[in-house]
Amino acid sequence: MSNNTDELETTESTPYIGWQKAIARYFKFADYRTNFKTEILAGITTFMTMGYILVVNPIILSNAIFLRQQGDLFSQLAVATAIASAVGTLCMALFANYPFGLAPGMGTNAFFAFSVVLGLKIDWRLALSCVFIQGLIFIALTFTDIRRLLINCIPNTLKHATAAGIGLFIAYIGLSGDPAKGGAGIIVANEVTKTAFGSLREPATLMAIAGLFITSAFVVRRVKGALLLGILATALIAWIFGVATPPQGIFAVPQIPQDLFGQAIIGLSYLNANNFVDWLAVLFVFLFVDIFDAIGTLTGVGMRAGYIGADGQLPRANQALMADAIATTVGPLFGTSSVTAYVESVAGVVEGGRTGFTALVVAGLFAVSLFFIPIFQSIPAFATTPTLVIVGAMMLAQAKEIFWEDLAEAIPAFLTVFTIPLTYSIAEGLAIGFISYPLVKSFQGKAHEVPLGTWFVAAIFVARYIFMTLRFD
Ligand SMILES: Nc1nc2[nH]cnc2c(=O)[nH]1
Repeated sequence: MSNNTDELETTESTPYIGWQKAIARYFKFADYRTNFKTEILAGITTFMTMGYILVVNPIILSNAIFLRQQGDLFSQLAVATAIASAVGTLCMALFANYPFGLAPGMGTNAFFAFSVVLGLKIDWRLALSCVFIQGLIFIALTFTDIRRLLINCIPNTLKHATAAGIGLFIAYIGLSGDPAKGGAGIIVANEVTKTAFGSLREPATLMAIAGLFITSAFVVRRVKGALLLGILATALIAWIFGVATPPQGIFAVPQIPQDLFGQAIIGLSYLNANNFVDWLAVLFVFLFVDIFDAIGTLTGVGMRAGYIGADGQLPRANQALMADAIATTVGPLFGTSSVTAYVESVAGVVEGGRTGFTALVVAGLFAVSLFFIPIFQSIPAFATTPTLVIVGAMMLAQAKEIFWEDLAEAIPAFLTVFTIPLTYSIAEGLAIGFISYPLVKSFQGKAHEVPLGTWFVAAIFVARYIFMTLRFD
C-alpha cells in the first residue's frame, strides 16, 4: 500500500466507552473489525507458541555466553530474552499496530553461538557489539526507505511462496523438536535419510500426536480459542500422565542480567586489526539475514492476515520494519542475539488477532513471565506442536495463489517454499527465489517483465553467496 494509505482512517464508531474506547481507537479496532476478547485470546495464543524461546534461547546462547563455565549465565540470559522480547514486541504494538510478537530468532542465535563465538572464536561481547551495530545500520536503512522498496520489489509469486514456505517452516519447528529438551520428536535426524519419523516409544511424541488430534477437533468444530485450548489440553494430559512436570511454583524473583547488560558496547573495545575483517563479515551476515527474515515474515504473515491488498503491498511496512530494527538494536544491549518478528505470530492471526493490541498482550505476557518463569517453564514444547502444525496447514493454503501452470512462476515459487523449512531460514528461501525468478523469466523470453529492483536484489543475493562461500566453511 502506498504512503497515503499508511494511516487508516477510523470509519466506524466503537462500542466502547472511556479508556476502553481510547484503546480501541488507538489500535483501530473498528477498521479491523476486532474486539478486546479476540485480541487478548490471540495475544495469549501467540505468546504460548513463542514461549519456548524463554528456555531455548538461554540454552543455545549459554554455549557461547558465559563467565567461567557454560551455563553460568543461564538465568540472566532467560531474563534478557524476556526483556528484549517484551521491548521489541511493545515497539511493534505501538509503532506499527501489527499483531506480531518479537523475540530472538532461532536461526541467528545458533549462528551467533556456534559459528561466530565458538567457530570464529570472536569474544561473545564483541559478537554482541556486532549485532548492536547491525541493528543501528538496520534503523538507518529504514529511514532511507530502502527496506520498504525491497518489500515492494518481491514478485507476487514469491510473496505467496514465502507465506506457504513459512507454513511448512513453522510446522517443521513444531514436529522436529528434540524430545530430550521437551520437543515432540515426530521428525528426527537420521544418518542415512537425513530425517525420519520419530519413535512412538517416546512419550512426548505420543502426547504431541494426541494433542494434534484434540486440537484438530477443536479447530474443525470452530471452538473459540481452539489453538490455545489445544496447547493447554496437551500440557494437561502430559502433566496427568507424568510426561511433563506440572508447575512447581508460581512466582520466582527474576535475576537482573547484570553481567550481560551493556556488554555489547564494552565489546567494541575488543575490536582490533586481527578480528576486524571477521567482525565485519559477521555483521554483514547478521544484517542480511535479519532484513530478509523480517521482510519474509511480515509479508508472509501479513498475507495470511489479509493486510496485503490487490497492489501486493504491505501497509505501514516502514513502521513494522522500524520496530523490528529497534528490537534488534535493543536485544544485544540486554545480552541476546537479534530480535525479530516471529513466524509463530501467525497463530494469533489465525485466532483473529489483527491489531497491535494483540502484540501488546504478547509484550505484557513476556514482561509478566519474568516473575512467573516456573509456570511458563512447565508448558512443554511439544504442547505447542499441534498449534504449529495446524497453523502451518493454514499458511500453506497461500500456495494455491501461485500460478502453477506457468513454470516460470512456479519454479522460483517452489524453490522458495521448499528451501525455507529445509534450510531453517526464511532469508535463504527468499534468496533462492529472488535469484531464480529473473533467470527463469529470462529463459522464457520475459526478462522485460522483471522489475529492475528484482534484478538488483537478485544481484545482491548472488554477491552474498559468493562472499559467504569464500568467507565461511
Ligand atoms: N521469523 C522468524 N521466526 C522465528 N521463529 C523462531 N525462530 C525464528 C526466526 O529466526 N525467524
